[in-house]
Amino acid sequence: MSTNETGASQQAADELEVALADLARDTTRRPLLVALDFDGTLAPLVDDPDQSRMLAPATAALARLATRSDVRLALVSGRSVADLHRQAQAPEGTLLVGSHGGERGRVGEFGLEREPIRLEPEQADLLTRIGAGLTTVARGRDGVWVQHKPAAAVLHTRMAAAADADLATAQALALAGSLGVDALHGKDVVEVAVLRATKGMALQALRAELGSVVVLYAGDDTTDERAFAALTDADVTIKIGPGETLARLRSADPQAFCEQLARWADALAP
Ligand SMILES: O=P(O)(O)OC[C@H]1O[C@H](O[C@H]2O[C@H](CO)[C@@H](O)[C@H](O)[C@H]2O)[C@H](O)[C@@H](O)[C@@H]1O
Repeated sequence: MSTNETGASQQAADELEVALADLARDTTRRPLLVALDFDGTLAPLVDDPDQSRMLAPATAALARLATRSDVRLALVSGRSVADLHRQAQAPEGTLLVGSHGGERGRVGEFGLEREPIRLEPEQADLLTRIGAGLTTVARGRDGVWVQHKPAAAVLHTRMAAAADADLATAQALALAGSLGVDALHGKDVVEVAVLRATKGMALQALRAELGSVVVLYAGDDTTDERAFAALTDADVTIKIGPGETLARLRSADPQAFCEQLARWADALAP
């Protein structure tokens, strides 16, 4: 990292520290919705999504936040709700938003409470065609594989050589275009879904239902930009890692963010 980059990164960390300290002190900004992306925010990115684990400071922060009556906690992920529940091991009471807003659930006393997704016959048929098309794109390419979710299929290219990844990505985007559906192009993934849901729509719905005065949202990927876009200057928006963003604040990586989140959760005014 150059001296300039180190300076910018320290300035961003300082700005986040100040914004979080203000939010911790100011009890008029309650009820507060703390909504957090999972992969790349609370858990570092890894090759195998089944091996993702929440960082220890994130686990501590969530446990602390879940005990507060003036804070609601939500995880907002591209994963299915069942997958998010299994991987995140979030505390009881945590709201779970999966499939980029297409699914909702809650961590209950006896485990996951949720409404399973029910697809219309034509949506189920479209999902089959998406899965088959992406499987054809992945075939014969080392490190390219397809993940099947309740309302989407995802082409993963993280483990592929750059040339293979680029070609497979372009073909997946073209497939979505030919089927007349939107594709989400995230970090080493192209996700093609049969539901028109975004994290932004999900956050707006949650805020209205819960009557939240302020929303704190943190995320790392392109799909999180839809969440940032749905929030206002009175909210606290945090981009994890580098890249263009609509968020007002930044944290360098999941470890730095989770450590800051844990300190903040401890510092919230009683
Ligand atoms: O909204 P998120 O919680 O960030 O979920 C988005 C996608 O996360 C997963 O993929 C990402 O994490 C994987 C594990 O670290 C990584 O291998 C992959 O490259 C990342 O894109 C998940 O597998 C996808 O289904 C989610 O849509």
